[in-house]
Amino acid sequence: MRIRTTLMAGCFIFALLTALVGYFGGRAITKISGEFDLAADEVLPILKTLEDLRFAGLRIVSSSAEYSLNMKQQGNAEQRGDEVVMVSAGIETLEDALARLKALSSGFHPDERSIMADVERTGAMLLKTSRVQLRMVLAGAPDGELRGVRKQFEIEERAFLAAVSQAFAHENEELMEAKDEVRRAIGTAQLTIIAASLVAFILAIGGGTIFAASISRPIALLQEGVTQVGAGDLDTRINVTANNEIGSLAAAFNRMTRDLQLTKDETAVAKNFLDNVVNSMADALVVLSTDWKIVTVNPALCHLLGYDADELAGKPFGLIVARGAEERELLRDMAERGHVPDRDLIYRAKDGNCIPVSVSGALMRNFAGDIQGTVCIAHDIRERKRTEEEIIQLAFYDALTRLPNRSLFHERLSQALLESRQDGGAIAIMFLDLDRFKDVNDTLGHAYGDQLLMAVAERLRKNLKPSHFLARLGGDEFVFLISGLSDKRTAGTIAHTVLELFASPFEIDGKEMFISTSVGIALSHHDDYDGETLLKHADMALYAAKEQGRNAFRFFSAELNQEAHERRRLEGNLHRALADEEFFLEYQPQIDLRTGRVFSFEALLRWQHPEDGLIPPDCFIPVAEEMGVIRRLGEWVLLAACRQCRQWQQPGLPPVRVAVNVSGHQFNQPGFIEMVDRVLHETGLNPELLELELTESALMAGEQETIMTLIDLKVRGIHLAIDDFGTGYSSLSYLKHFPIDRLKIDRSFVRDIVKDLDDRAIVEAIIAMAHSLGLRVLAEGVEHEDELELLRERGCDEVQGFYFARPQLPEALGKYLEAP
Ligand SMILES: Nc1nc2c(ncn2[C@@H]2O[C@H](COP(=O)(O)O[C@H]3[C@@H](O)[C@H](n4cnc5c(=O)[nH]c(N)nc54)O[C@@H]3COP(=O)(O)O)[C@@H](O)[C@H]2O)c(=O)[nH]1
Repeated sequence: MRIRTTLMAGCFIFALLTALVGYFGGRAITKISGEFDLAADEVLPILKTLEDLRFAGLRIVSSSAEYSLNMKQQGNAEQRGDEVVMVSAGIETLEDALARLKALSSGFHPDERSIMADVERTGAMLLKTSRVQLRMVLAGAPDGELRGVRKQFEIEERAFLAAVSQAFAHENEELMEAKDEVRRAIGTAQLTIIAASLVAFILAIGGGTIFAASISRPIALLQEGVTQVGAGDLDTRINVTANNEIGSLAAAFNRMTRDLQLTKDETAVAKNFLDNVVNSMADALVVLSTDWKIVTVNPALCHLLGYDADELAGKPFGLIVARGAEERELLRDMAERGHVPDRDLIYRAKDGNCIPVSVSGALMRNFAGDIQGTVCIAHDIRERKRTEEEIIQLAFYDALTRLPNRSLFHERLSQALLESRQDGGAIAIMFLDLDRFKDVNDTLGHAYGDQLLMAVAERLRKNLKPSHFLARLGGDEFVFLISGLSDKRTAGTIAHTVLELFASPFEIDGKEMFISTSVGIALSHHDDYDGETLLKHADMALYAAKEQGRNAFRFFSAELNQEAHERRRLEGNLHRALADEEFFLEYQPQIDLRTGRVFSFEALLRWQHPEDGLIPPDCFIPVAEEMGVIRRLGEWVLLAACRQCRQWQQPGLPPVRVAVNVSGHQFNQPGFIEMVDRVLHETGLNPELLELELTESALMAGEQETIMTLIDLKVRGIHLAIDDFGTGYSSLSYLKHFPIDRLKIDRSFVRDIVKDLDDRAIVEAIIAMAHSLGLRVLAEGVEHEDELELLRERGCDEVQGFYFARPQLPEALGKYLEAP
């Protein structure tokens, strides 16, 4: 039962008991009152009436006695008159009292009735006698008569008073009884009230005690339970089954402790989970106090830095951070923003090693929002840093030589130009290009070429001054950026030093290798050019140095600029020239020394410029090669030459061939064979009447593909010749791999063959070796008879040169086509 209900029930019972006490008390009082009323309403009126009767009787007696006495003593009449009035009044009172007694007679008890009847009867007799006596007095009756009446009156008087006295005695007795009755009623009432009060008291005390006990015990249990829970014992349960608020409270308490236990269990599970995560996570975790001291760390951090957790606890965070400034910045940002995501930092390991990490930190707050500390999670980024280094290396450094590459060079150049504009100093760009490096590559292979480049880079790097920045732009191109130059001569001195660095041989694969370089220099004073322009100027100067004969340096100048301008103009004109048919061919006869007959004509390209006149092929073919126009131009030459050769073929005359120069750029282009097929098909020329002249360098570009292309041409019946032989590497060993027919000895050897014994020896060697390989030998540039004779003596098979004929238009060649 609920406490409120219990309390109300208790109050009700208490009220009931009180009411009972009141009821019984009331009943007792009612009874007392009844007894009292009995005395008051029954006995007292009777007593009063009896009193009045006695008084009236006595009054009548005393007045009549006075009257008689007056009469006897002859008293005055006035006094007797008073006595008569008195008697009259007494009679009236007696009558009245008797009447009232009669009125009361209905309430008389049986034992009372006879007594009262005596009183009435004696009173009536006294009244009658008194009236007789009064009438006789008033009538002046004689004394004798009066005496007789008087006697009767006295008898009756005594009888009346006796009856009244008896009645008095009776009524007094009645009154005493009533009094006793009241006393008894009061005693009973007192006992009843005491008893009821006692019962109420006992019930109230007992009920209150039981009720108090029913409340205080569970409350004590609750109090004890709360104390136990406060001490952390969440298994505490209170065994209170009362069906009231305390029972509900106990049940709620038990639910609460169970829920708390569950929550505690869940928290323990969560903590365990968190501990596992923290302990097994790969990232290094450190928890810091509000004053940035290390509170705890995870195993990954210990593993990363080589500390035991105990060694770090309580130590400042700065112990494991390599750079104090970075640490302060991190902590400041953390304090200001509450968190710091992915901040690169350097941790210091116990052995002093620096470990790059990416740190994410966050302040830890309690539910009230107060800062409790900081947690920092660090990810080891050594691998990332290595990758970044590699990316930087790849992006800004040349993979082969490890020198800065073109991108980094441009960045440094822009920076240097900016600084030079600010401080007024000059900078120089020194562009290096190895001389004939392509030939090294072509003859000795790219792997060898790479080693040479590495050796060159190493030598240049070793001799680098702090103000020099060296980069490899690609291929065999290197560039120096020199800052803070005082004057042009200094740049010249540096360039000279660089050239001297190439004076001693490079050792590749245990063998010595000589190579020179050419250098182009462009200077910038704070006023002029941007980086691109400077580099272009240096390139032009380099080009000029190469033109000059290599192993030299040249400064950029206005003249060079003019030349470059001319070159650009040429480039522009080349496109147009092909469309406007400004090209034409001349043919130079080739003579078989054994027969003395012209067996072939070499087609030589000419450009008739509308303004500049005749431009020699040496001037525009390299430009056409660089521009890529050579492909179209070469196809045009082949088509025109084949078409011409087709026309030369006359029935009855021996067939005559045409020799066409093929640029290496053109030969190594995909689709070359198809182009030749197309031309032969279009012109209808017998492939055996076509000879293609290729330079050594063109054949060296891609050995295997070259051989395949040569075989493809050869199987068609096309003749193949190596042009300008002796100017390249002249490696006769590779010739045996190529299906070639003819070697053309460069005219530079022929020119001095008479005077220069070396050249003569070279020519002899070429002829002998070519013959040993089954090749025919043609000597170019024969201008004089003694040259011809010498060549003939040395066994040269064929010749070509001004001695016989200059290159001519086809119309002028008729005589060479006639029958002998
Ligand atoms: N890829 C192509 N190259 C071509 C083509 N046409 C010509 N060329 C090459 O241009 C170079 C210069 O040629 P050119 O100015 O025509 O000179 C040729 C002859 O005129 C010259 N020659 C011939 N005999 C003599 C001589 O007795 N003395 C002398 N000083 N010069 C002489 O030699 C050039 C022919 O040389 P070569 O080709 O090596 O036989 C030149 O390298 C041409 O190859 C073309 O269409 N495509």
